[in-house]
Amino acid sequence: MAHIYEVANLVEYPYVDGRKKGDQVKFPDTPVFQTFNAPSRLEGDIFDLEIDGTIPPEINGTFYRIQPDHRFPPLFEEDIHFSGDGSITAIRIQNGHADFKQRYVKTDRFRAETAARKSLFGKYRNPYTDSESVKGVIRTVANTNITFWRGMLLASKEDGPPYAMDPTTLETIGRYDFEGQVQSPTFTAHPKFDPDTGEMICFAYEAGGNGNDGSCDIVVYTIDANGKKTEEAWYKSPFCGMIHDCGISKNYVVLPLTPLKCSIDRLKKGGNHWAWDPNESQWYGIVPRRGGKPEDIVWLQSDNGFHGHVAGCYENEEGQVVFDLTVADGNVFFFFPPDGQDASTLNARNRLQSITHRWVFDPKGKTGSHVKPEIRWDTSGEFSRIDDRFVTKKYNHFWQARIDPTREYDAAKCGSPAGGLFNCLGHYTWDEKSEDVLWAGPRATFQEPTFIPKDGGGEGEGWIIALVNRLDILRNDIVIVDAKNLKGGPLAIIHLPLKLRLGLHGNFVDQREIEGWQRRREPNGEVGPACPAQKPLAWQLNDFA
Ligand SMILES: C=Cc1ccc(O)c(OC)c1
Ligand SMILES: [Fe+2]
Repeated sequence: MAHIYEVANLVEYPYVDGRKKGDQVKFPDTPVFQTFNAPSRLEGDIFDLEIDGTIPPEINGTFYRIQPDHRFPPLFEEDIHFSGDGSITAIRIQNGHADFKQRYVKTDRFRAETAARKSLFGKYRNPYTDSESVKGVIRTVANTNITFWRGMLLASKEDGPPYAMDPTTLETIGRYDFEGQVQSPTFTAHPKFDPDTGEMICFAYEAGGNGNDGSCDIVVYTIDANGKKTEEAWYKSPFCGMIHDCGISKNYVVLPLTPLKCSIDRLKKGGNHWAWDPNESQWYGIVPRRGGKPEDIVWLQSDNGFHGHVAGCYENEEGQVVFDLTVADGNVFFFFPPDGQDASTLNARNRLQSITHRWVFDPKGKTGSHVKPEIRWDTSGEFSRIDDRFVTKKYNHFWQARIDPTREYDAAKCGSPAGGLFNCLGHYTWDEKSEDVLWAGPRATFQEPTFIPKDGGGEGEGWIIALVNRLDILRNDIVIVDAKNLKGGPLAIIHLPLKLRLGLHGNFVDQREIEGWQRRREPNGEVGPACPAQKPLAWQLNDFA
């Protein structure tokens, strides 16, 4: 007797020569859409999640995190995880309880594809691969970070503008252009918030044209605590490469330029947006935070490397800029190989060393000079985070998802570790050079750690919250750990009765912040409701009017 799943043999594979054929909702048989990273596509709510241990009763707020989660099967069989539609998870924590809410970011792309009930946009940052029906539609999936700004959540991805969402309902308000003040076609997924001034410092690269055409223009903005743009400065980069994260000190912004290069010719041929250049330097652009002019940018270079995320950035007593981030010794984005080469594998990527580098830059240095790191610390990890009250300041503590290949791993039950072998959380201090590590066990990995500060506490006093991927049973848990004592183990494990997807970044927002802004944003409140962008971006008008 045949069993029911043999019917699968009757269904034609939905991709021919790598392209989607027909309208059937059926995802490709590629690792991007399999096992732990199988599409979830869930929007929903769960009241009062199951918990082991005790959530510290002082925690009252919401942990927001974002994941790429393809709404529809992609147009191209080899599509990558980074093209998945942005989906926000909110874990509301109060009085030792936790509630779950998840919603997609309703981008212009999401709305167009929903109307068509299928994918209309093609390859990562290549508009030449899109359906004719969506030319001129903003193509970002807003899937990389979810930050809180003046009473709204901003879902952002570096290839397009941010989208504003309601922090309580997760309803999408719409594309956000800071009441018309920010008109760049792109916007970073890593805006930084100055804890002393309340300013947002943000930037955009590939910002000269439509955002996906290889321009070398960079813009750096400051928005003050009242929402007013106070700085806008334009610069040029030595080539169109990826600038994913940034650092801010009291007086400078540091922009790490990674040697992944865009080529308009390759885009026109339907190829990848990025190609890794193993012969190119890693670069650091340093600009003043105030009054920047195009000629003020200082570009320093070092040996080839791939930038991970920034831990801290501050000025030392000599006025030099201390800048800490992970740098890997090869192409982390194995799906964007050098021109003329085939994509490599996740296994190759898992062999890269990802070391925390401390750079000490002269912000008045000569453009083009070669620099060497002051410290290389083999923390073997990624997703560095700090106590955000210490952004711009000398800090001591940082946390990462750590890769420890010497620990037991149950490959028989888990297969290849989806997303990378982040099997530990690490807590490090610069002053003591201490390492405090928590292992997830042989069948689990972590997603990015987020710091929850304790009221009135000193640096690093508080908790780390992070998703756990249970690779054997295809479920996610959420752990809460004492930030200064990871090896003491979880204080609480929150159990989700489902599997999410591999996510990117998250942030915790205190409930007093959320409610204070909710009052200000009421129709008769002192600020009023968040207002979505009122007019199209310049490239939409110029190219498609
Ligand atoms: C982790 C970095 C990164 C860089 C560019 C992206 O588009 C992205 O999408 C999720 C992630
Ligand atoms: Fe990031």
